[in-house]
Amino acid sequence: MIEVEHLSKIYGSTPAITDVTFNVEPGEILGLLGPNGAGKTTTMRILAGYLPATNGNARIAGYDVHENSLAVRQKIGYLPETPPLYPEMTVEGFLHFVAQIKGIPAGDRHQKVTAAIERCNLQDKQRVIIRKLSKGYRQRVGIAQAIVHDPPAIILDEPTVGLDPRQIIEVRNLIKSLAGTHTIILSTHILPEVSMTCSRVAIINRGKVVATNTPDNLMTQLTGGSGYEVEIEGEAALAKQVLQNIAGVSLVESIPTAGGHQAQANRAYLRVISQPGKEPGKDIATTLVRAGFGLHELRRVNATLEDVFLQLTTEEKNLEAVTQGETA
Ligand SMILES: Nc1ncnc2c1ncn2[C@@H]1O[C@H](COP(=O)(O)OP(=O)(O)OP(=O)(O)O)[C@@H](O)[C@H]1O
Repeated sequence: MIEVEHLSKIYGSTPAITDVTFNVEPGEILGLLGPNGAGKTTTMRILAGYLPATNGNARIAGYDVHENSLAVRQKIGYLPETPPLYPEMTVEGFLHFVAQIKGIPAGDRHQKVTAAIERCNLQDKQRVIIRKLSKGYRQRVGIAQAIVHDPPAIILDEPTVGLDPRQIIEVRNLIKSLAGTHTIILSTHILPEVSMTCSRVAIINRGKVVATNTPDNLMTQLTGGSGYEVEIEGEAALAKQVLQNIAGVSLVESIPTAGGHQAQANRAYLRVISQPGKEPGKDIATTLVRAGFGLHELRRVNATLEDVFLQLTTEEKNLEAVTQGETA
């Protein structure tokens, strides 16, 4: 449904995205996950037909986003980072206006607006002026304006940013309810968002897609699904240096405590992520003891998506290995 091939965008001399390639299958929710400045908004604006790419191409429902941008706009609903709302209009009035500019015939508008209001659970607010709505409700109006013409594809730029925890859950549930009948791309820099909402994730860092897979497969593919938690007596920074040099170790990071125990003075707690298929547990124990650290605990733990993300976005050396293992 959404095909992105070798897309690049250069602003002046700054490359914002480089050779971005991914696909989104019909009915899927793909999360575009990356830190600030990674190139998520740039990618989404190109897909929405608001920004020309410097190189590469993208198609939505078979239409090239650049050559057929009008047809593409009929096929997508787009929610930019700041929803384009008219604060002095009522919810209903605004959605009628959007339906009109999106070319919905007058006879169909009422039905389409009512359907979008119901879908986004805005029935109680339809006659309220947008200015008076909470941020969570405004975001729902933003999503309602994106789906009012019932497009097959929806592009949502950071849809839960700035919402409180309850509003985040509501908006996530709304997005999930749209999957299946719609193909969705959402961008986020929040990790739990992708595991909770998305069926697949494309991790983007410094303008490049460094991995694409399901959240579960990414963890298995990149970490072998395993890591270790270590509790030692000694300097965390020194222990990190020692551990980082062990064959089969890909990432070492400090953690507040291990195994849910109370953190103790003079102790350091570390998480060690192994390379796919490697089990460096024995070497971790021997190396730490030989280096004079008091080893209190070494436990195998399952890696989290956060580990994968850190691994991908903090360590240049891992990018090569990951791209080779990429399945998309
Ligand atoms: N109009 C512009 N002119 C010049 N550089 C830009 C422009 N827009 C974005 N950039 C740069 O391109 C890179 C990617 O920006 P982009 O907004 O796409 O990232 P993002 O992942 O959406 O980040 P955020 O989550 O902070 O919005 C950044 O380095 C940014 O500074």
